[in-house]
Amino acid sequence: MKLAILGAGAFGTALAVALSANGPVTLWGRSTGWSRENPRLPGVTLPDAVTVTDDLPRAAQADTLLLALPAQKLNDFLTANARILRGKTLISTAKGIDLTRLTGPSQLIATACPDAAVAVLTGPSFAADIARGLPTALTLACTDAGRGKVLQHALSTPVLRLYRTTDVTGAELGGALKNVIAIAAGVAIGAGLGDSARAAIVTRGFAEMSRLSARLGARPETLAGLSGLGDLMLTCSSMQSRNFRFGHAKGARQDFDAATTVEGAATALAVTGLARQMGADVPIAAMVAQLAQGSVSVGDAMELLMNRPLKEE
Ligand SMILES: NC(=O)C1=CN([C@@H]2O[C@H](COP(=O)(O)OP(=O)(O)OC[C@H]3O[C@@H](n4cnc5c(N)ncnc54)[C@H](O)[C@@H]3O)[C@@H](O)[C@H]2O)C=CC1
Ligand SMILES: O=C(CO)COP(=O)(O)O
Repeated sequence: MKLAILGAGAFGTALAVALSANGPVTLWGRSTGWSRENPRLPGVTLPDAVTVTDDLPRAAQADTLLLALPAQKLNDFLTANARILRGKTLISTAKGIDLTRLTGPSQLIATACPDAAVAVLTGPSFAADIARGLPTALTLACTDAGRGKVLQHALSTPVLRLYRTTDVTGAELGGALKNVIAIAAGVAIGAGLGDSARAAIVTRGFAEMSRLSARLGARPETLAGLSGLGDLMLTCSSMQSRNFRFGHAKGARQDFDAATTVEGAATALAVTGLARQMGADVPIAAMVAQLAQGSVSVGDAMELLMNRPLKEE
């Protein structure tokens, strides 16, 4: 299997480092002025087995391409490069829902590149941890079980352990929705509301994730696995998470660098649209969408959530 990673941000670079343990990897980025250390992943020197290029047709000579671009950028990239990507195995690592089309990355790929094989790689994993070789477990989702097994083996390393599933919908929804809940958890901590409030948000957030995902055809066990609950735990509990930090800054009324990739902000808006279509109740995501747009204050958001009608768990 010849492997390339498209997108040389923090995660694409970390994956290149980790997967180079199995053989040569090409890493494509649109601006690769740096040589062996990517400023998006400081302190990590690329191994010799990683070739960095800004030549997309050259990178796409590989048969298996991992897409490590932000969710809201993916569709334009796919449509602009559909001819180059034809017939490839395309594995998305983006954790978000496209705001315009209200679909996850796998559906974007299937629409833009109908003859490509589609898979999703997701789960609890900070780029910096993976790049340092710290032990990590991920989910590889592919509706074609045989192809999924081949990819699982090809992309596992001694410190990167992949579990597989055929539930692509569940795997990618878990990764997208946890970012929204992580923003809410960050707001609670940043505003000084305490760990009990965070636990409430994480638990009720998981209920919300599970409810919407079920309506969209996901399997409950996928949501309870690495790509759902596992990533929710990680992202809601660590200042390494950009989504958590974004929420934390909002809660603490501090500035936040607008250039940082925060998938949960746009995804919260997409989730409210999807939930409306599916008749699902997503109060936390709706509040995050309003907070991200600045249409509600942190104080009002918490009050509105607490004063909803009392209900059964
Ligand atoms: N950083 C992390 O720890 C993890 C990130 N992810 C996911 O991976 C995806 C990418 O995130 P990061 O690499 O962390 O973000 P990043 O902000 O570090 O990098 C994004 C990269 O995408 C590139 N890019 C943006 N638009 C592009 C376009 N139209 N064409 C080509 N390149 C473009 C940027 O130049 C940049 O290099 C996100 O969906 C994120 O949720 C998943 C697991 C862990
Ligand atoms: O997806 C991640 C960890 O699994 C990274 O989270 P952030 O995008 O919030 O940094």
